Amino acid sequence: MADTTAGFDAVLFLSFGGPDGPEDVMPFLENVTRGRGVPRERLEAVAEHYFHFGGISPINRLNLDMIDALRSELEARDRRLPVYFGNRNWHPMVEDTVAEMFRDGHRRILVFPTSAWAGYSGCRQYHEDIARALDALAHREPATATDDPILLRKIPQYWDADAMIDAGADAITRAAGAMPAGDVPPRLVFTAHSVPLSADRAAGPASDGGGLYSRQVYAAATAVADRVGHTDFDQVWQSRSGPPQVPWLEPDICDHLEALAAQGVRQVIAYPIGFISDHLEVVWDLDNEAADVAARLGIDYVRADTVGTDPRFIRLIADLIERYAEGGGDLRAMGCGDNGAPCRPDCCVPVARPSRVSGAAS
Ligand SMILES: CC1=C(CCC(=O)O)c2cc3nc(cc4[nH]c(cc5[nH]c(cc1n2)c(C)c5CCC(=O)O)c(CCC(=O)O)c4C)C(CCC(=O)O)=C3C
Ligand SMILES: [Fe+2]
Repeated sequence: MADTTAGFDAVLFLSFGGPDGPEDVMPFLENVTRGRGVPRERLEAVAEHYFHFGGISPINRLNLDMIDALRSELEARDRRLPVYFGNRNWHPMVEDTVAEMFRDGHRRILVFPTSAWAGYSGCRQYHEDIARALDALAHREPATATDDPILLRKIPQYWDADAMIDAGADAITRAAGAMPAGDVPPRLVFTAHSVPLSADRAAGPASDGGGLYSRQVYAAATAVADRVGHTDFDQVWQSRSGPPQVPWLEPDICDHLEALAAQGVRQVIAYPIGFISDHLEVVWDLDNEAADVAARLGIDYVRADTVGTDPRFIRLIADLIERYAEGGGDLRAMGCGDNGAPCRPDCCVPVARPSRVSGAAS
């Protein structure tokens, strides 16, 4: 059994990954969608989004910037924990990073995931990444089994942290400042990545019918809206994929803009609450697609900043690391787990039809 009181000696910043050039785009997309039944046409369409930006996803640069800021923050706090970077779908791959950490002598590793949420894509899949990296390590370094055992502990979901709510509220206030003056306050629209309904239903307490991801997103949106004094807001979803006959969380942001225009709404602030940085889903799906739809409908549209740009977010990451680094923190907290073990039963472990959900989000 892992010693839960021992201090941690390194941090793994674990993210999604993205292509660094045009030749990376298709292999990256194949990694993302391996075994998931995403239609070829969807892959080709998404590849075009990446090609629009020279085949380079902004996500790697943004993560490296966040890691730089985090290193400075830890340094300022006199926490001498090295921060390593690894991804699920592109280089540096998590398997390589964990092997490097092992070779550097690290055996107690805290994992910070760049998703704040529950659910298969937002939480459980990060546990799978950790398990896969450990599996690869056991093959590359057979001594791991007998040696000083390695421990990777994933920090739990942080969507409800004050820093997330405050940073979101301020981003919306800045967006409102950039909006031309109107007769009525702009409509507030929160957006997050859609997931298949079956995947959403399969995470969270069975007594609540699952839906932990969508309920967290809605609760976070409510808290942010409250902070900016809006009693009214809309929760929408974006970037759906998968075959059209499979139901996903709705409404889609672009369909919703049409509905708002039909109701006479003239101004919209879109806040991407589901993402921590301005990666491709934000700069393409929101800043191009949704912005074009809004322009066609004659709606003034401002997309609010993600939390990645806010120093409070970096301090939050450092706070979480400090809390868990000395063996503190609540190990029963949602999404927390060691060495890729599944979350506790009412977190992201499938609660219904496990055979359909495990390993496939669509
Ligand atoms: C909930 C959620 C988050 C938020 C939590 C988190 O942040 O982890 C998220 C983040 C991201 N999704 C990203 C990119 C993609 N997601 C895809 C596909 C999918 N996402 C899904 C869900 C989520 N995704 C799902 C259910 C699929 C269907 C296939 C599958 O189950 O895997 C595909 C395949 C093509 C397509 O189907 O669109 C791509 C390229 C990038 C990187 C962007 C960049 O390069 O800057 C990021 C941060
Ligand atoms: Fe979880």
